[in-house]
Amino acid sequence: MHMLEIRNLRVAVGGREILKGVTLSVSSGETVVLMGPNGSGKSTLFQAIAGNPKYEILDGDILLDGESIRDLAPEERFAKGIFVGFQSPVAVPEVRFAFLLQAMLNIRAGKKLTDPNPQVLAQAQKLAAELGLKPEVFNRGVGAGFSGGEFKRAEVLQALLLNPKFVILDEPDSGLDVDGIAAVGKAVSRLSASGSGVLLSTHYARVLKFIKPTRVYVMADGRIVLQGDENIIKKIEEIGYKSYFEEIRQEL
Ligand SMILES: Nc1ncnc2c1ncn2[C@@H]1O[C@H](COP(=O)(O)OP(=O)(O)OP(=O)(O)O)[C@@H](O)[C@H]1O
Repeated sequence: MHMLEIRNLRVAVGGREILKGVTLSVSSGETVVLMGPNGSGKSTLFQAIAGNPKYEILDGDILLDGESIRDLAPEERFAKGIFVGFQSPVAVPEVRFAFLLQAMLNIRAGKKLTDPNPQVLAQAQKLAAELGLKPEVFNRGVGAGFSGGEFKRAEVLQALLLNPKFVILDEPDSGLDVDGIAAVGKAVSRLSASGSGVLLSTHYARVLKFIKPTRVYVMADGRIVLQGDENIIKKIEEIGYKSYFEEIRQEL
């Protein structure tokens, strides 16, 4: 059993404090959903967990199984089993997608880079078929001419191939067609069923068709303001953040 804990995290970007003390946790096999209005800080949290140096940690900590990882380089966090899929993934057209997949597996195993192994490729092809990705993507550069939906599917494919301790996905359901949402939703369920801890952000209740969240957090202005179960997602879908926040304020 593994645990990823975010403790009272304060993060600044470009000198401006965006996260103002965020605390949350994810354990193996859990599916934790993070919601929040546009600009509330969800992607900032994910970037900080990934170790993007542009996101300056002012205070608080990120712990993996009780040990701080806040001073580790992004590749060290990855090697320890934390995979982060971004909202707008970065294209690296000069690196073939098949090579990236093999490189990820090698880095995690502490091995030198090698050419793609046929068994890894065969497994990746199988996952691509399940995710509705054309097999030709493996011979293309990472993200080279990928559509938005292909990018999202390709990230989920990486997570499935790696089966890491923790999978963090920023709006994995955005920009996907109906079949893509179903494929990604099923993949997320499979990841948690196989023991990965999943933390994902979304704006929509449609994910509930495929995943059963263990816990839901809502962020507003850089803070976690609500925590509960999937009923929070349904309520937000129904009345929106503004009315929901007002309703809660009146109840207090
Ligand atoms: N690199 C950056 N430079 C300047 N400001 C940034 C940067 N990254 C994030 N911000 C600011 O931090 C705030 C939080 O942004 P963030 O992307 O984390 O929100 P979000 O909750 O993921 O939003 P969305 O739902 O729209 O994706 C925003 O006001 C944004 O403009």
